[in-house]
Amino acid sequence: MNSIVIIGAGQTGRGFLAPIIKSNENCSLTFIDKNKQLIEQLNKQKEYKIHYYDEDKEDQVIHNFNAIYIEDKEAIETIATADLVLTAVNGNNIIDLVNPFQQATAIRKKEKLMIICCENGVNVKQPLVDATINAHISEAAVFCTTLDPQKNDLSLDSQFYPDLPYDVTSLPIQIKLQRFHAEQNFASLIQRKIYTYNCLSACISYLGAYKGYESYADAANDPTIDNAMRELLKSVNYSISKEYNIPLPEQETFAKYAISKFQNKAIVDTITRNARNAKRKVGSSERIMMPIKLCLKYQQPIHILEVVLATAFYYGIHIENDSIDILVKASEVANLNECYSNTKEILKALEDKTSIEQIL
Ligand SMILES: NC(=O)c1ccc[n+]([C@@H]2O[C@H](COP(=O)([O-])OP(=O)(O)OC[C@H]3O[C@@H](n4cnc5c(N)ncnc54)[C@H](O)[C@@H]3O)[C@@H](O)[C@H]2O)c1
Ligand SMILES: O=P(O)(O)OC[C@@H](O)[C@@H](O)[C@H](O)[C@H](O)CO
Repeated sequence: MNSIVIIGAGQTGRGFLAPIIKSNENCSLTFIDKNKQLIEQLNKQKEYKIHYYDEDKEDQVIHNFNAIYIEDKEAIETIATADLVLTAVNGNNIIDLVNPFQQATAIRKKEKLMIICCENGVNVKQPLVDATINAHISEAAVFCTTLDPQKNDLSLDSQFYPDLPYDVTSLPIQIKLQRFHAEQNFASLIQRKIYTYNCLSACISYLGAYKGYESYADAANDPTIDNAMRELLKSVNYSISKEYNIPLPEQETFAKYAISKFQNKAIVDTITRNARNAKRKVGSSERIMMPIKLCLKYQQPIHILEVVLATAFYYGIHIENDSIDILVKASEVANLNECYSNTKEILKALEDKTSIEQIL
């Protein structure tokens, strides 16, 4: 396995996936992206630096790669001859890869292509599966936070996260690459990840945005938000442990890692990055609605999750200019009578500028 393509040369593609590929000898690495300027800069600079938050991990320079603009013919040819393609484009953009993958697989002469979608979300590969792309299509879970410090030199700041757990059951063979971790029960892992890590991230970012924070770690350390997260976790941890048959202490430890990472002030993350695309995040199989449904199933309180949902609606309306109808439709919360009326009440209180402390 030596010809690896990463589609999406953003924070995760460049800062988390590329070093994993580079930890393997004899692998060639090609970035493909729709951002032409980014591709030009990668080709011009020929290298970039990753700074790790972890003090004992030295900065790493990534070099010796190709970079191709997705609209270039060469992009299709490169995908067609790749041994493995990883995506890190954001789950809602996977649909845009249907066309390039169709073109590439149509001219491919080797055995079926293997694709691993490295995106946040449950069933993110579905648009490719629905389009019957002639490839083995799998998914991976990204636990690593990687951020662009906006220095305009392609450098990134990142956690050091050792491995990439991927769904081995969707592939014909195990990936024989360092730091690729074959997961037999990927569905359970990614669901727990999205409903724990990303649920907490939604709590921090939407409550934080309403309270006027810009710094994600500052919001995560706000006493009211800290309490809200811990209260939310009592219901969510219990429900997840029941649903996925995981011992409660194991799930609690999993969630504690998330809180301690999000409260780490050395990781300079923003509310904007975490809150972006509220319409996707309030989706019915996403980080707020699924925990609500699980808590209802296991008869756990959902008040904090309703507040998170209402603040996410508020963010969608006021920051991203979405209409409430579109947000409610995406969430399908109208199917949950009591939760829907509670959320509407909370949203009204938010519109009246009531404080989060009063609402909670
Ligand atoms: N950054 C993180 O800390 C982090 C952590 C966990 C998971 N993730 C997940 O990783 C994925 C990527 O996130 P990111 O933070 O790197 O985003 P990003 O915005 O930094 O990078 C995405 C890149 O994909 C490119 N892209 C988008 N659509 C494309 C298309 N159709 N064809 C080619 N290129 C396309 C964009 O131009 C951009 O360069 C997301 O699914 C995100 O949820 C990110
Ligand atoms: O990447 P998104 O937009 O799906 O979600 C934003 C954050 O929740 C997410 O990037 C987390 O920080 C990451 O998944 C680490 O848990």
